[in-house]
Amino acid sequence: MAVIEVSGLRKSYGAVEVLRGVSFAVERGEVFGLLGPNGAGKSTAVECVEGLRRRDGGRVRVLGLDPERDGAAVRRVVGVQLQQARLQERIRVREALELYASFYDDPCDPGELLEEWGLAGQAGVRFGRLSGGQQQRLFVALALVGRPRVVFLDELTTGLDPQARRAAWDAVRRVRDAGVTVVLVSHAMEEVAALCDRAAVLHGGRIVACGSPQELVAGVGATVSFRPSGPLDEAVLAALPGVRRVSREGGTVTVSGVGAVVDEVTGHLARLGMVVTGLRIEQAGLEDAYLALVGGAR
Ligand SMILES: Nc1ncnc2c1ncn2[C@@H]1O[C@H](COP(=O)(O)OP(=O)(O)OP(=O)(O)O)[C@@H](O)[C@H]1O
Repeated sequence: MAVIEVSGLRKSYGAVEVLRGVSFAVERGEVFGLLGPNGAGKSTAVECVEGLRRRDGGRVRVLGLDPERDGAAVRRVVGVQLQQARLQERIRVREALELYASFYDDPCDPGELLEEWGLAGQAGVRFGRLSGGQQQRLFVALALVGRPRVVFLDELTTGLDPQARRAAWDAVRRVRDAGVTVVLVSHAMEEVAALCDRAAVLHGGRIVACGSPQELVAGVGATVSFRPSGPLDEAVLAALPGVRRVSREGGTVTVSGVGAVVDEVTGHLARLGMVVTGLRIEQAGLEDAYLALVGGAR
């Protein structure tokens, strides 16, 4: 069941149309990534879904509710970690969590959240004295305190050290395993590859690709090169599914293509009983896929 349904979402700021018909759906219990260049409109789209911003057109539903019409009901089931947020400088970490917990009928235990997000040692520290990474983790904990069914995390691990980043990923997986749907706005491809079940790329006001990290990468391709031990018909290689190009330089054959091209080529060689040396496989990564989609250099 789709927990979030967005179709034909439009939003302009003055004369600038930022969202020009954005459509995607997020299924229950998945971690869904939203990617795109700076200024692509990711925060704008997410804020329209959260009910924090009014859309100009299109349809948005969160658990069947319209965030504009049913704002209060949506806020009860949604948790939001904003990219740039502030709290009162003097409020202590535990007080902030307890305050937010008091807004809900059945909140999480603040102590457990402090442990989960590595803040137990800062429980008595004032917000203004926290490091950037500690503030970041506190905002995630605050987004989760009301036991949301959908949580939006905007640049979850920006500014976190590698250890805290891994801990945050594990914590997000536990949130997902508890049945919560997670929307993750991110520029960190490693994070998207590690955490997201599916991701959408927003560019030019529209979703230009949507799929699992593997599916996004499959569209970009891979290169297999090797030295065959005997004669090899290049035309047969060129006709394999997904193969785009076959070239030979000296004794080395290079095959590039998309989809399952690596499996196709190695399977073909195995069927021929062909022994090869110097086998090299270069698989495109999610960052290559992303850059190909948004027009960056590879
Ligand atoms: N309140 C606003 N008034 C006018 N323009 C705005 C407003 N909010 C955002 N914009 C503009 O809309 C565009 C999309 O901004 P948005 O913050 O949604 O992008 P983003 O994809 O989240 O970017 P980033 O990756 O840098 O966080 C930008 O050009 C931004 O300057």
